[in-house]
Parts: sequence; structure tokens; C-alpha cells
Amino acid sequence: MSTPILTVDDLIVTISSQPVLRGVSLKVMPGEVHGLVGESGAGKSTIGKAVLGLLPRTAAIPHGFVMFDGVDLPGMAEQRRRQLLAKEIALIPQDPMTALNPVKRIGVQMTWPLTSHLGMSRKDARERALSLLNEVAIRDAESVLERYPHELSGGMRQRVLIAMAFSTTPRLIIADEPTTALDVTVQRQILSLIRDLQTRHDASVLFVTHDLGVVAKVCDRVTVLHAGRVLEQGDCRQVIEAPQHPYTQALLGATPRFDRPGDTLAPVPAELADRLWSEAAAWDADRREAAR
Ligand SMILES: Nc1ncnc2c1ncn2[C@@H]1O[C@H](COP(=O)(O)OP(=O)(O)OP(=O)(O)O)[C@@H](O)[C@H]1O
Repeated sequence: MSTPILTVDDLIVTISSQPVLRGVSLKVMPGEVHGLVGESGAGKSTIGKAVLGLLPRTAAIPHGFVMFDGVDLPGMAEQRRRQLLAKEIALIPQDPMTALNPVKRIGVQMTWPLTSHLGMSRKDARERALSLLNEVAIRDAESVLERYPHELSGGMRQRVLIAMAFSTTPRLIIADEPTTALDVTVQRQILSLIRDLQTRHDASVLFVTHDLGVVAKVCDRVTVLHAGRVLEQGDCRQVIEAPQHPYTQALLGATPRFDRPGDTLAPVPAELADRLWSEAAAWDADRREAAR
């Protein structure tokens, strides 16, 4: 049995003293694509930020831990954590336009992490950037290196960011809704590309999405989150074919299918949402009681 690359254990995160994650546990295994799915406000991005050390100043972690390859990330000395994040953990962000610097050429943005974090020469970094652009199926890579972000389409920019994420050969990639800003056809291509590169580079991916259709397409295992609580977790196919929790069932009913685009979608019923929020409030009350 291999060791998880990422272990989140009974993690509580508060922001401005309000609970946002209520005891989340999950494991990402080597070579696995792990989906983190839930509606807006479920706490998906907060988990990604806790891993990347990007929680806001008003956040606190009163309980639990986030271990990368056996080392507690939030407890790590700042410099060591930065080194680790620069080489071993990468982010594919949601919005490719804001993630790229508008006033710097693609080539400069792609080669900088390679020269500064991996100590590569400029020539080698350029070679690597070219080879990665080829891997993400960008034609005429030489000329793309000379262009500015606004000169590329949304799908091209996302391909560049995927190439950048894989450039330092990280062991873990956090993909935060990487296809939300793209239209459906491009979305499919980008999902296949992420899966393809993940397999080729033998990386693990924590894939944040609100869309179970996306999970079905790329993930091996999935964690379903609501109000910062894990409601269901397991093998992706099992969870999608036979969801156990009523919320997962409702989420599936609200999910457009790639293969059935004309289906009518049912929203998550209000009574169920109310019940889940009451459970979250009860969790908060129990915790306050325990802290007394
Ligand atoms: N900087 C912040 N200040 C205050 N509250 C925050 C902050 N960041 C997140 N939150 C709150 O934490 C909760 C979880 O937010 P988070 O962004 O993790 O959810 P999410 O599941 O990723 O949602 P989305 O899909 O909309 O990005 C929300 O209630 C949100 O309002």
C-alpha cells in the first residue's frame, strides 16, 4: 500500500472566526486524480489554499493538518515551504487571463520558474518551454513564446498555464476549476489534456470543480463537500453510478451530462439544502460546547 502524496486530516479552517471547513479529511494517492466537488461556498478552494499556503490573513487552522508527502505544510518553516511549493506543488487556476501577467511575453513567464527555481540555463529553459508547448498541442510554439497573453485565445492561454504547471515536474497539481471559463468543446479538450499530462508525468491532481460531469470525465476518486463537511467519498465510478448521500444524488440531478446535453436539470431541493445547513450549524454548536 503506497503512502498518500497529500493527507488532509480532520481539518478545521475558520475565516474571521467563522467555520469554513468543518473537519475535512481526504487522501490523494500517488498518480491519482482526486475530485473535490460541491456547490459554491462548499469550501473547495479553501482546501486548495490551505495546501498552497494561500489562506487569507483572517484565517486560522484550530484543528487538523495538511501533510504533503509526510510533512505538515502549514507548520513548515516559510522558506522551506516556498521551496517545496515552487518545485513540488503547482496550481492550474480558474481564470487564465488573470493568472498570466498581461505585460510579459509568454516565453518570459514560462522560463522564469525554470531558471529561478530549477537553476536551468536560459537556453535549456527555453527548450523545455518549447517541448511543453508541444506536449499541450500548441502549434508554432516558437512564435507563441514571443506573444503576450491577450494575443492568445482563452483555450490557448489555459494550455500555456497547464504547460507551466507541469514544467517543474511537480508531484501534486491543484487544478482549481480549470475549465469553468471555457466553452464546452474547449472544456473537453482541456480535460483530456490534463488527464493525459498527469498520466505521462505521473503526477497527482486535486481537481476542484462544482461539476460532477467533469469529475466523471477525469477523476479516479472523489470527495463530495457541502458547507465545509465531507458528505461522501469514494471511487469515482461508484459514487457517480450509485451515490449514497442524498446530496450527491441531488447534485447528479443538477449536473449536465456531456453525452446528454438536452436533459432537463433538477436543482438541489431546498429542504435538503436547509437540512444540511442545520447539520452544519449543529456541528458548530457541538464544537463551541466542546471548546468550553
Ligand atoms: N477571504 C475570505 N474572507 C471571508 N470569507 C471567505 C474568504 N474566502 C472564503 N470565504 C468563505 O469561505 C466559504 C468557502 O469558500 P470557498 O471559496 O472555499 O468555497 P468554494 O467551494 O471554493 O466556492 P466557489 O466554487 O464559489 O469558489 C464561503 O462561505 C466563503 O464566503
